[in-house]
Amino acid sequence: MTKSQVLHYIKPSLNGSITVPGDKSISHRSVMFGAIAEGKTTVSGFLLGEDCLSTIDCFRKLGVEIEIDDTNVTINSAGIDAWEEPKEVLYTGNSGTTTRLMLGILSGTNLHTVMTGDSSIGKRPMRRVADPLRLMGAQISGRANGQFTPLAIQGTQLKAIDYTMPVASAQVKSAILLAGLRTEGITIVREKEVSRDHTERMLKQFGGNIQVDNGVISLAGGQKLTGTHVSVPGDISSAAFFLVAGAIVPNSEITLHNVGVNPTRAGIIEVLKEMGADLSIMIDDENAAEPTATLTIKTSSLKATTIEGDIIPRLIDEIPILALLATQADGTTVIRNAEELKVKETDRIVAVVDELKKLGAKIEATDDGMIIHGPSKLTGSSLKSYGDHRIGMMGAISALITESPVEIDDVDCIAVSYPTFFNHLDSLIKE
Ligand SMILES: O=C(O)C1=C[C@@H](OP(=O)(O)O)[C@@H](O)[C@H](O)C1
Ligand SMILES: C=C(OP(=O)(O)O)C(=O)O
Repeated sequence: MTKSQVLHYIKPSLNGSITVPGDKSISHRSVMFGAIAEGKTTVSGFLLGEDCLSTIDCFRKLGVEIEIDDTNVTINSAGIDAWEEPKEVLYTGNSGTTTRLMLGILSGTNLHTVMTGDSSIGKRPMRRVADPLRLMGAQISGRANGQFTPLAIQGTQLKAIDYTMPVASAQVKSAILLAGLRTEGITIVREKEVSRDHTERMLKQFGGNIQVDNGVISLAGGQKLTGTHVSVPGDISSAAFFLVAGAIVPNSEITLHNVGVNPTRAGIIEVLKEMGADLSIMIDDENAAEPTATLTIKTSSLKATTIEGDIIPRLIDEIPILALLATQADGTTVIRNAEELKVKETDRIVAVVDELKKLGAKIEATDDGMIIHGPSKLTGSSLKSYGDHRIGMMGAISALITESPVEIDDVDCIAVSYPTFFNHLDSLIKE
């Protein structure tokens, strides 16, 4: 049974400060690299979201020793060649990142593995990863010729490829690069649009070599990685919900500490500024492996914008909450080139448009995005989350600006990326 929730706030304002939990993308990678590397890896600020716990669970089944102490995680590994062939199926839950990156990692081991996830994962395309990996020699089978889970992988010796990315996807790029570590040649990935570069940055932290030059990423196989310390910054994709809440709820001022502002992730900051949001940014340490900042947002008078082109991969997960923001902005906001939204946890174009329409928003779906006419006064309704954490959180934030209650059918899914979401929301609300 999933839990529904009725949210009703009477003329709330949001005030105070929070530290959002660790970045999901970086938390996954810290465990993956810690397991591949030899020696001890310590991680601080790890996200205890269900997706990242799925990653830990998979590596434990491969015989890697992993301890969790609050948000500190310790990984002890004798390296990728010491992993054991798992007796059980590796369960990746709701996590596309786990499934796709693991596919790249497992292809170059000497193990036979089977991976599966939940019903949402069972619908998400895997050929985008399996196809380039097969060019490297990977032996992958699955439903619809490897398009859908369950996937079986017979690990083998891989060869390097030179691959031009057909979609802007950090998961595809990362799977190829991680497989590239198990080849004898130079693997090259060419990106037309820059996607998040956490894999490239973290590889260097573990003592690896990788060159990035104008969208061309090159990596030599056979590199030895050594355990290290990883400090995970707060997740800007989680911060996004409170950045938008602070901007649209009257009389609000919210400070968010330790937010990761890696430029390949921080597209939302550019959009907020473009829309006229009252946002201040204090960078902590620009030279950190992953830069962080303190962000302060105040209630803002907003104008519409167009979100398109190469900024899309840098804010793809923030589009649901940006759509809610656009309902409160003056004018017509157009979001285009965002067809990737259709293959996330759910079809996020359909989900966002249908749910915001129920609240009275003037929004229409297009083939590759949506058009939103604002500002409009939203009224409470019964919403669906589609089991998608980001749609659930969008619904919860909408309740802050509706006079009547908002009911959301399933809020449990929010724990996928932000288990403390409602604690943080409650701590900021002053009614
Ligand atoms: O590499 C990653 O950690 C992620 C990449 C993005 O997916 P795509 O690679 O499918 O764009 C993003 O939507 C996802 O939440 C996390
Ligand atoms: C798309 C997402 O994650 P994943 O692809 O890892 O399931 C997300 O967190 O919004």
